[in-house]
Amino acid sequence: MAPAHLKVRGLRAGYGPFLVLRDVTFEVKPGLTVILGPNGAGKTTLLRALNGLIPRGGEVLLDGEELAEKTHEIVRNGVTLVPEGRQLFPQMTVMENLELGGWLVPKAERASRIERVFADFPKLRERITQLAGTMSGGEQQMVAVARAMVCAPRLLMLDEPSLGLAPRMVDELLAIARRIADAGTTVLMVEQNVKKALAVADRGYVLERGALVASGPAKLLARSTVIREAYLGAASSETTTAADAARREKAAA
Ligand SMILES: Nc1ncnc2c1ncn2[C@@H]1O[C@H](COP(=O)(O)OP(=O)(O)OP(=O)(O)O)[C@@H](O)[C@H]1O
Repeated sequence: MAPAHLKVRGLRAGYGPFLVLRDVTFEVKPGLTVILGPNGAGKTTLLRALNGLIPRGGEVLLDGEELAEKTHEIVRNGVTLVPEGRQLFPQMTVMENLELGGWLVPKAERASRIERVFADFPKLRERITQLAGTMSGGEQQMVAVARAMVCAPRLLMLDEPSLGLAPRMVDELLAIARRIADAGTTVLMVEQNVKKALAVADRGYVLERGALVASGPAKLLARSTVIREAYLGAASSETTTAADAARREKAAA
């Protein structure tokens, strides 16, 4: 089956009368798309709305068909979310957590799905009897992603997979996201780790105060003024322009 393509038009979502997202239009093409933005911009709200955890308005089309509104139907449509903070069952083993990920999958098929997931996460196979709560943050995040993959999603949504992890684990988790996208599952990821996220993503969007303010291919976005100034600690636009002009002059001389 071809990788999923999500089109979102005029998305509205919030909490009771408090509207966080007002009119958000974007698309998630096959590959890896990242959503960046400051704290409180509405990134988690966006994923929660797409996953049916909060009501949404506007149009959400998955390969041209309106996405279901209830979470379990959305999972059946092929969309799975790995929430922020992983939300594993700490008193259960790795295997039990993976089995719970496949609660919608017929039992006979579940075992073969889990077997397939172990092929992608060989480190977890050695840990099947370990209690999830005793694992490191990075290992737990890996279990959370593996659990989502048991649902065999066509679109996988990751909410800040690198949150609180050591730099080496951040690299590993982002590499896993990349591998999943390359293997044919469309990935939509929210990340605070701007530089590393743009290095592995195909495309990106920047969300600020509930609205998209920039978008484009990840490589171009990484070089854009909006990203460099707000997120990568570059100098202000005036100095950047002046420095660029000086460099150009020097090169031309
Ligand atoms: N359950 C809730 N009830 C009411 N308001 C909420 C709730 N969850 C989030 N909000 C508010 O919605 C806005 C967007 O929050 P959201 O968590 O989507 O931002 P975010 O971009 O994911 O930020 P962060 O990076 O800090 O997770 C914030 O103003 C937040 O206070």
